[in-house]
Amino acid sequence: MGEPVVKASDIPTKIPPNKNESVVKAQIEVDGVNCNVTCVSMGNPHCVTFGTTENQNLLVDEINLADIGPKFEHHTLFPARTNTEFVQVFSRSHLKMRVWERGAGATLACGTGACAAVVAAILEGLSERNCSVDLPGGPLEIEWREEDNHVYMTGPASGGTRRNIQGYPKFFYDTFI
Ligand SMILES: N[C@@H](CCC[C@H](N)C(=O)O)C(=O)O
Repeated sequence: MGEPVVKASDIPTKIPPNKNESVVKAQIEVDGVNCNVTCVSMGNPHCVTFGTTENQNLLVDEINLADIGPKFEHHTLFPARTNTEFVQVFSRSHLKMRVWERGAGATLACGTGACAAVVAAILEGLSERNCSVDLPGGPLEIEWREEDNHVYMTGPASGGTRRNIQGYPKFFYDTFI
């Protein structure tokens, strides 16, 4: 997945940097709730939250993604909008995540999101550099390697929904879609 970008202005986010030039466990208000967030770009912007000031440990199954997701995505602190990962910590090597993707909504999996979640967990001191991430679509193994600063993702690939695209000939559809 390459190297994560943590410089706030490059992500981009307008949240004031609180650790060198990056945003790590910063407090922002979303829909009247004070959320702790860490921001990471994996080539696309991600806002990762592990909890609020009142409840430091999210129970991700209890989150109403369709309600809160758009409020993060369109928050004025994210000038290019943002993907948002809601993450529950089971241990220093095991996370569970649900994602609200910019422009797509709740999805079953997001590779860059899982990578951003692990980078954020490491920056917050919550996990080791090798970590399993459970997503609704299945688990991913993520490593943020110290030697080259790259993030590596390992996991299964499987087909999703097949949709017929009107106007494309059958050969094109069978071959490329
Ligand atoms: N919604 C993302 C782009 C999609 C990321 C992709 N699904 C992944 O698996 O990483 C964005 O707006 O950047």
